[in-house]
Amino acid sequence: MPGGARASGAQAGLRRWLGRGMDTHISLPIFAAILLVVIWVVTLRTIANQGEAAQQAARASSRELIDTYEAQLARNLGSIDQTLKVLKYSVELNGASDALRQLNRHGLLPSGLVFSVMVVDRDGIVAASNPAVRQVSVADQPFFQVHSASKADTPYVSQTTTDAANPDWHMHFSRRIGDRNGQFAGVVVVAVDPAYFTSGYERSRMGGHGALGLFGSDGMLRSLRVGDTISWGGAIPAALDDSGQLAASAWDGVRRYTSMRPLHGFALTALVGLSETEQLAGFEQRRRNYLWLAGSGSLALVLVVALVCVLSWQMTRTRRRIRRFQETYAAASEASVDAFFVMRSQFDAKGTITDFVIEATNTRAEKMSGMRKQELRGKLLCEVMPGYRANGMFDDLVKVAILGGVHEAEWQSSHPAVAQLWLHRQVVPVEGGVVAIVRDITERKLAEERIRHMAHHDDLTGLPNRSMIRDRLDQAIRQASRNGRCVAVAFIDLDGFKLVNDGLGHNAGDELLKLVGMRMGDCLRHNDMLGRFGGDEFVVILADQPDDPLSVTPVLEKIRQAVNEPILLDGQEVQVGCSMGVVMYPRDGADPNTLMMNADAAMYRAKEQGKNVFQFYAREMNASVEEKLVLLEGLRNALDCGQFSLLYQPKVDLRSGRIFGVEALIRWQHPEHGMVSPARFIALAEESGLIIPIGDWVLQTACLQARAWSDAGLPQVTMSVNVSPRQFEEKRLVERVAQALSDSGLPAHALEIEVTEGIIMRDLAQSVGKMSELKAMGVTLSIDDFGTGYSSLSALKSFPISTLKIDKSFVSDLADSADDQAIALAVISLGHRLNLRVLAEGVETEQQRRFLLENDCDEMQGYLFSRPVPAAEMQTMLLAQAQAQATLEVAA
Ligand SMILES: Nc1nc2c(ncn2[C@@H]2O[C@H](COP(=O)(O)O[C@H]3[C@@H](O)[C@H](n4cnc5c(=O)[nH]c(N)nc54)O[C@@H]3COP(=O)(O)O)[C@@H](O)[C@H]2O)c(=O)[nH]1
Repeated sequence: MPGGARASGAQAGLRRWLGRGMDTHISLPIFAAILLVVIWVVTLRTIANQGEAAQQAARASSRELIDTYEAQLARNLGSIDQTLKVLKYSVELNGASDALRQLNRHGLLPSGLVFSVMVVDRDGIVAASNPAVRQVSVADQPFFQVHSASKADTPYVSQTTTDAANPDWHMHFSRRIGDRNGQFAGVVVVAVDPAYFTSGYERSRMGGHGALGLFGSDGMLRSLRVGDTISWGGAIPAALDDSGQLAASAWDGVRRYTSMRPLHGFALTALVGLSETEQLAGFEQRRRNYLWLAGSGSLALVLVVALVCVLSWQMTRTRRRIRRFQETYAAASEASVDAFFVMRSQFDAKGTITDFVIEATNTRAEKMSGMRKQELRGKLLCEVMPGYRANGMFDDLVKVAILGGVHEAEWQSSHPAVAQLWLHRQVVPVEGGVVAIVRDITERKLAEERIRHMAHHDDLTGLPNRSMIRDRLDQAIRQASRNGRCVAVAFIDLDGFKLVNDGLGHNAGDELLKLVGMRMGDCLRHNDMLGRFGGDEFVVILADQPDDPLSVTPVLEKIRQAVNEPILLDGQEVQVGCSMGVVMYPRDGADPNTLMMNADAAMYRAKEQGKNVFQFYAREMNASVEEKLVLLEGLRNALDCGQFSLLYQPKVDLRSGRIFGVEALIRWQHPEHGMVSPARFIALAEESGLIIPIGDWVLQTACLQARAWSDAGLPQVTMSVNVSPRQFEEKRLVERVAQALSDSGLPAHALEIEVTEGIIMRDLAQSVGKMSELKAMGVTLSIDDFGTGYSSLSALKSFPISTLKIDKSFVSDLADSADDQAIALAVISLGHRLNLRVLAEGVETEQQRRFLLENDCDEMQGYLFSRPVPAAEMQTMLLAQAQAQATLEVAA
């Protein structure tokens, strides 16, 4: 494939591919996939952001709460420590027993509902308490042991515990009491309910699983509130900062945003934990919402896209199918020899079709309209074909557009682009208009015209033929009958045509017929008619004549003279005549058949009268025609009925006078008409085809006879048999000759076939071929009637013949006619130059014989020596000759 073609192919492929990409069912899923990615990226990103924000908020909340909780604890612990300090001061100042009373009196003791206070002496015995308790020993309590063992003046915070002095769970906050010397004097203790430290738990902020707690530097929980549950004890393993980190709480494993903050002045740390689940519940809800929205949106998108894709795919398929149909239709219509006009009806306000607008056409339509497709499109039909209303086409189109159906018509175009062309239109309805398919049928019309012409005219001369002659005669008769006039009909047969045709060949014969036809035609008036009836027969119809046969004689004479004019054919001047039989309507017949039959009979009479004349019809003429028919009928049975016989005419050597051969001549013994001459029936047999079986019979009989003479001990003579044109042209002639020879046992060299020049010249190549075949068999050939035909001398050289027979017409006047003498001499000389023997026919007189002998003619045949005689007589002659010969030889 060339590079350019490949590139344009690739471009077309790319265009097709891009075009496909534009299809909704392909582009939409791509777009939808992108949209889905965007939706999910945005959704997940939003979720991630919101999750992060929610976590940060939770962490911030946790930090905020630890701040608040620290402040609260600072206040609570400050108040407790203050109480401890006041109590310590008071005990150190007033003694253990009065200290509480004094403080209580001054309202400096906290409510016993919140705190219980206790003063423990140096022995660990509760010296005073509020509310009052039994004097029990708390020496085993850690706070006592810590303070009694250390001089540090720092507050001590115990585990959450119960003891004998206070069975409720509580925490001990304690300080050391010193005496004036600083020695250990006891301990002041504030016991606090652990719930006190988590009372700031706000459910609204901390949820049901938020944690608020306090634990010591020993890692042990002093108080922990989770929802409504308060607990203590247990260790806090991880030490976290106050940033609200997410960690699993040690006491219940729940993940919380946890913040821890050590408290100033006490070995305590505050703890705030916000449940991750609760803190992120809002976000989780939103996350689910987002996911649901994105999921359901995606699903809806996928479903919608799938639905649209299916519809689009179906529409694309439909569109493609339509496009393919349109392309196929366009390609087909482009390739079509027909022009297509797709037209839309145009209506007026009343809904009547006023015209048609051309919407689409093909290339052929361009040629037919002389306008380009672009110009045609949108044009009103009346603009393209101004005459289409006048010629009825508009009405036809309207009828189809309104009523449907198919309209077809043929018309001869007057449009300038296709003027004179014959067109065929087929109009079919379509939605909103019509489609007209227009075809150029000029060729068909011309062919039809040609066929019509051929059916009524003679191919060779172009003249009306037999059927048209009859039609025209019929017309002329009807017209004459109406007008009270006459019609003259001349049946014309050329004289001498056969000679030209046989001698110069068919082409020359055809040329002659054409020339003669033209000459005759030139003699006629406009309303007369000349036709060729067949062969060399012509018919002239002279219409509208008066009832006087003499009125037509001038034109008939003119025709005769025109035909008689010499004609130059193939460089040879020939001359033909014509015999005319003339009839007049109505006197010689009332119908074409009768008139033609009578004209034919008159023509035959003209022939009999010596040819080249015209003969008006007379009733008695029909007798000869009837006679011919009777003769033909008899000829059909003659062979079967054994009515044929052969006569034999001797052929004599001019110099020795010896019979060297005989010519077989047929005779017909008719049961009613007596002996019928071959001159009368051979042509009839030839015409009817009966010559083939008759000729076969002659060949067989002659060969048998020759063989019989030979068998009878007579010297061998050559048997000459005439072969007619039809016989010679018959395919199996050579076979038939061979058959006759083999049937009779006659040697081939004893048989001679006589053919005329005319026969050979009909088809020279085939004739020479056939003659060569016969010669190859050993059969000799002679040319009969030499001099009457038109053998070309160069052709004569190629004939495989042995003898030329000078026609008897040149012999009969040999004594008186210098012309005939010249011809005879020329033939003799020619024959000799071609190494042929020359035989003169029809020698009747001694003068003729002498002339021929003196001029070196070789052989003769004629009444002078013998008429044709029956076989027995011929046998006697041959026997006599043989005996005379024998006598001579004995004498010698
Ligand atoms: N195809 C066939 N044609 C045949 C056959 N037999 C005869 N013919 C042809 O018929 C034509 C008339 O023949 P016919 O009447 O027999 O006349 C022949 C002779 O009788 C006649 N002739 C012979 N000598 C003379 C004479 O001195 N004067 C004179 N006026 N006539 C004479 O000539 C005829 C022979 O002519 P040709 O054949 O040219 O030698 C005739 O054309 C025959 O050929 C047949 O069997 N088949």
